Amino acid sequence: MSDDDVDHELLALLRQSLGLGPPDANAPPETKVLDHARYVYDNSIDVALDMRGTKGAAELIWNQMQKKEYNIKTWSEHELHPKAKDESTVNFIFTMDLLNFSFFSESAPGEGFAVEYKDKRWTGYWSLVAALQRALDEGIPFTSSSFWHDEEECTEEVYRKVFRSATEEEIPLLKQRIAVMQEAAEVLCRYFDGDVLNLLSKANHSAAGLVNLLAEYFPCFRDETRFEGKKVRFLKRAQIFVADLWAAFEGEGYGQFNDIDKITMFADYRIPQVLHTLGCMIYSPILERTVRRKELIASGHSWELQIRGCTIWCVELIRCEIVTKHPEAKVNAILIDFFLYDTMKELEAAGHDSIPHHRTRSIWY
Ligand SMILES: Nc1nc2c(c(CN[C@H]3C=C[C@H](O)[C@@H]3O)cn2[C@@H]2O[C@H](COP(=O)(O)O)[C@@H](O)[C@H]2O)c(=O)[nH]1
Repeated sequence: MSDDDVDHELLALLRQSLGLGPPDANAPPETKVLDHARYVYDNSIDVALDMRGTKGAAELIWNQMQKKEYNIKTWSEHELHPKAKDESTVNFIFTMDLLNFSFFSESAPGEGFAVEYKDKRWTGYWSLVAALQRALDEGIPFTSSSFWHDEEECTEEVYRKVFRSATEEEIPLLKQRIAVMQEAAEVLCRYFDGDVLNLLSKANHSAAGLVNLLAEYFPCFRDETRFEGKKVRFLKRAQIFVADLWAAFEGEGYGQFNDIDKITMFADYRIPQVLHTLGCMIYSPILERTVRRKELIASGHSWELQIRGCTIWCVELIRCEIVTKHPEAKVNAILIDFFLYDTMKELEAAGHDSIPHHRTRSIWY
């Protein structure tokens, strides 16, 4: 009997003893990510949060967000992000967040995977966005799932052309990226008539519902594992897909969600780095040494899960601190997360990244 069965079993017994009926099938959907992050935080010994640092960071983040007028519109202002408020942008974001993982390179600076587009070399997350925009400019319908589903048309050569590098290094995990797209095309075709819009309408404007649908139907979005004997869900790419939709459509149309504040920050490898830099998060000496030496940490290792879970919980504490001190603040975990990612990239560009990001290679983030 799995851990979850025991949970359901115990829950049923408890409800019965309390004279409660079965759980309400119409209860609003929950992702459980924040509960699981709290569980990881409460059981972490190699990662800790500094309350003074977190309070200080909250004030700094709030002031900077106000100063830079950082809001939901900022997403579309990024030069590579799609601007059209229509289905093409839904398909773009779905394709992008299927592949939004693991861009870091171990090559020397300037020799890692990079995409040449609009007379610039793009790396990291932006290399993915640039590759997709370049493919569309070159007449390759790479954001259409019906194209990926036709493996005669969307051959390995097409993938290699779309992700061709401006350096000798190819995009990390190319084979896994192809497998993820073929899996997603098959799932969309089998359950959603090949159309991402059907996935959205099934979620009926619930952010948590859409996250749960992605985790239920698409194994490549099912970012969950076990920590200290309990199943924990981080669902990073499922959540950032919902968040990117919400931001791109400015909370309207395909981006309209009635429970968007249920989305947590996205447990990637950049936000832990900036939270450590801001003095919010602390690593044990041996973990800090591993991170500073840029040594690989296996996907699913306790250290990795502690970093991811504590990061989610830390951003929640920052969010709570901001809205408590500034009740008028229109911020949620998404905007704080987006802001922290962009800030980390600015710090990195200025050479102020005081600690490297952790190195875990996976399709989850
Ligand atoms: N938590 C979080 N993780 C994010 C992003 C983004 C980009 N979001 C854009 C949309 C709105 C924002 O304003 C950003 O402009 C990428 N990533 C993750 O980082 C890693 C890539 O890092 P690097 O190799 O250095 O580019 C990889 O795991 C990728 O999945 C974010 O926002 N939040």
